[in-house]
Amino acid sequence: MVDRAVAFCPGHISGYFRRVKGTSVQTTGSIGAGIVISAGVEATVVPADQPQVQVREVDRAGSCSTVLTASPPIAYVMDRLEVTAAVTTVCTFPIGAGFGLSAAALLSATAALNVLYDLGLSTHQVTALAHEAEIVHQTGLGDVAACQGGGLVCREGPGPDGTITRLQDLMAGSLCAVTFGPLPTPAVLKSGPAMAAVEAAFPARCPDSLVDFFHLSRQFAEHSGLITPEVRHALSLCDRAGVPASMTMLGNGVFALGDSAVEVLSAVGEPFHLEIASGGFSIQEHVS
Ligand SMILES: Nc1ncnc2c1ncn2[C@@H]1O[C@H](COP(=O)(O)OP(=O)(O)O)[C@@H](O)[C@H]1O
Ligand SMILES: CC(C)(COP(=O)(O)O)[C@@H](O)C(=O)O
Repeated sequence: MVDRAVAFCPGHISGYFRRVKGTSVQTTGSIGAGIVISAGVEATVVPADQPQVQVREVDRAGSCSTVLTASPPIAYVMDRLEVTAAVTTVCTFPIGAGFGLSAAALLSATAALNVLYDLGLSTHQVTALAHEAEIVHQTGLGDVAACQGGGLVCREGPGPDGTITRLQDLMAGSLCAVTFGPLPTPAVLKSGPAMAAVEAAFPARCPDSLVDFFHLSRQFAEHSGLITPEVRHALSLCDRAGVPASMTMLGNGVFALGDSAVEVLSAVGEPFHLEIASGGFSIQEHVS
């Protein structure tokens, strides 16, 4: 019997996406491209008589605060697994800002629950359940599939079994992002007009480099109708400085590439330094 299990999953910044409705949850999701980032979610699970979730964010000063005391997608996973546990998730990036933290929370929590109760789920089954929870709650479409591994990810088919190509060992230089506040993913995914504009803006190819990814993502953002005034201003500053930049999907924020990106975005916020993750979710420890 394991007394505690801990798992980690990286986050994901989606550059462009298009929803795909399949004949099942596992063939429903999105296609598109994004970068898996090393900042994500650590989930710690311990046995409990009732399902409980504490969602914690660690700010730049290192202080940890509870930002949510419930997470319907994680509660859904416990219900589907027919287990009860006290789940605590910790992240260092803000939730709802387009860093794919809902998916990261689901993958890390599901992987940890699997170990805690020795459920014998395969990695594929853990991923499938996390993806199901995202689709059912409309908290994301393709992040779970992306976070099965690291790198610059292009998803050409929906769901965890869709065709995925990853560019690794990218000479990334420095990557950073600023956020101007949350953009509730479910609200956008539930909007017919928004999703029609997203579909029309979708660039139907994979990027062949990081710079190409920024180019395709920016084209998508410009045609998606999703750019907010704060994002527009930040993108204009980046354009003037010759810094490749685009909008974090779905978040009210900007991510940018290059050594001068931090300086440029510092004019509009406090940039988060981004590292491209080399791998996907993993078990950190389990204590018997
Ligand atoms: N770190 C987390 N831990 C637990 N649940 C989370 C976490 N992040 C998101 N969620 C769940 O997913 C829902 C939607 O989050 P979302 O806006 O998609 O965040 P993001 O854009 O970072 O993926 C939240 O209301 C919450 O229920
Ligand atoms: C862009 C989005 C639909 C949502 O991403 P997030 O807001 O980070 O959950 C993503 O899941 C994708 O399919 O690309």
